[in-house]
Amino acid sequence: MFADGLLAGKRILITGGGTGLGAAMAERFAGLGASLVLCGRREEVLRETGERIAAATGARVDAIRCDIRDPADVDALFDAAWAGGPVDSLVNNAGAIFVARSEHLSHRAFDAVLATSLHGSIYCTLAAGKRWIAAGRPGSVLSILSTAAITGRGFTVPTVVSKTGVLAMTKSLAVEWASKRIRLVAIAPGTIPTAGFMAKVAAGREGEPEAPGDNTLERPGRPDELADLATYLLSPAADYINGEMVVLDGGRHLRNSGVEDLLKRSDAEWEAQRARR
Ligand SMILES: CCCCCCCCCCC/C=C/C(=O)SCCNC(=O)CCNC(=O)[C@H](O)C(C)(C)COP(=O)(O)OP(=O)(O)OC[C@H]1O[C@@H](n2cnc3c(N)ncnc32)[C@H](O)[C@@H]1OP(=O)(O)O
Ligand SMILES: NC(=O)C1=CN([C@@H]2O[C@H](COP(=O)(O)OP(=O)(O)OC[C@H]3O[C@@H](n4cnc5c(N)ncnc54)[C@H](OP(=O)(O)O)[C@@H]3O)[C@@H](O)[C@H]2O)C=CC1
Repeated sequence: MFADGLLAGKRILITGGGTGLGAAMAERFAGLGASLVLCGRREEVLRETGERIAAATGARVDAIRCDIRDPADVDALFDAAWAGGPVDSLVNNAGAIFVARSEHLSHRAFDAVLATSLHGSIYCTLAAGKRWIAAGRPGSVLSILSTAAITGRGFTVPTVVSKTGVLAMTKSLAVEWASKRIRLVAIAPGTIPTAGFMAKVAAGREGEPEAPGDNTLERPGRPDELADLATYLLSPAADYINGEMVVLDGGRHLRNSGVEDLLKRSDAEWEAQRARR
């Protein structure tokens, strides 16, 4: 679909690049010539993914353990990444979610999600932006958000607050940093049944990650479809797109936000969900 070598010479840092959508983007970018920096908390997972992608594509893949909730860890990540050559693009992909009744969330539960999905994304964006501006280099930031940033969604409030906050950051910095040649864009995926999604969102619904007919195309999305859109948004072909969030959800948010399914749950189903955590 894309020209060979479309991303040759680009160095792309992907948070949460060891699994799911992050790993799918990593594989696609590397196949198109990019070198990669993958980060996450689990070193073994990162190493396995990095080695698999390097062997399949010949790309340079640096796997660096980092907990993006910790600003000192994030600075160390960016220093280590830059030591291997300047990074051209950051993908804010790492995120966290609970499906729970909001009245059952403690302040620590709220903080646990915001720390990764909101604060971590902001720490990484600032770490990249400061380095690009100091070096006079252009850069781009792609954040993986959610259609809930448009619709809102009950029972996943900490994640929705985080994604909406990162969308606000995207629009704001797209304007503030445009003169520095730094571009910020986002993708709002609908349902893409990764292992993380199945464990955290659809546990107990393995055969049916969303209700039939939830989206106009009557099927969930695929990681490779997200990787294609991410490639386009980070490529020179998208140089005129700034501050925008592109929806990839088979038209789902035009029908419902996902909350309708959750509103139908019984007390017993909520208790079972709570017990599984
Ligand atoms: C089929 C159903 C259709 C529903 C349709 C809805 C559509 C949804 C669309 C979703 C879009 C987004 C999807 C995704 O994001 S998929 C990616 C998911 N991946 C991850 O979340 C991976 C990262 N996750 C984590 O790192 C951790 O799970 C997390 C940070 C979230 C928590 O880890 P941590 O170790 O920090 O947490 P603790 O166990 O220490 O707990 C901290 C406090 O949080 C409370 N807690 C934990 N789980 C729950 C829960 N399920 N419900 C309520 N509260 C919870 C825990 O009790 C701690 O609080 P206290 O100390 O006060 O007890
Ligand atoms: N799949 C879907 O349907 C949808 C996904 N999204 C978003 O897409 C993104 C990827 O999700 P998906 O691939 O499905 O799920 P995963 O659970 O596979 O992705 C989460 C990744 O983030 C990493 N991560 C989590 N916390 C941290 C942290 N504190 N520091 C560093 N890395 C961390 C995890 O690695 P480790 O545990 O090793 O740290 C993991 O690699 C998320 O932001 C999610 O909200 C949005 C809408 C729908």
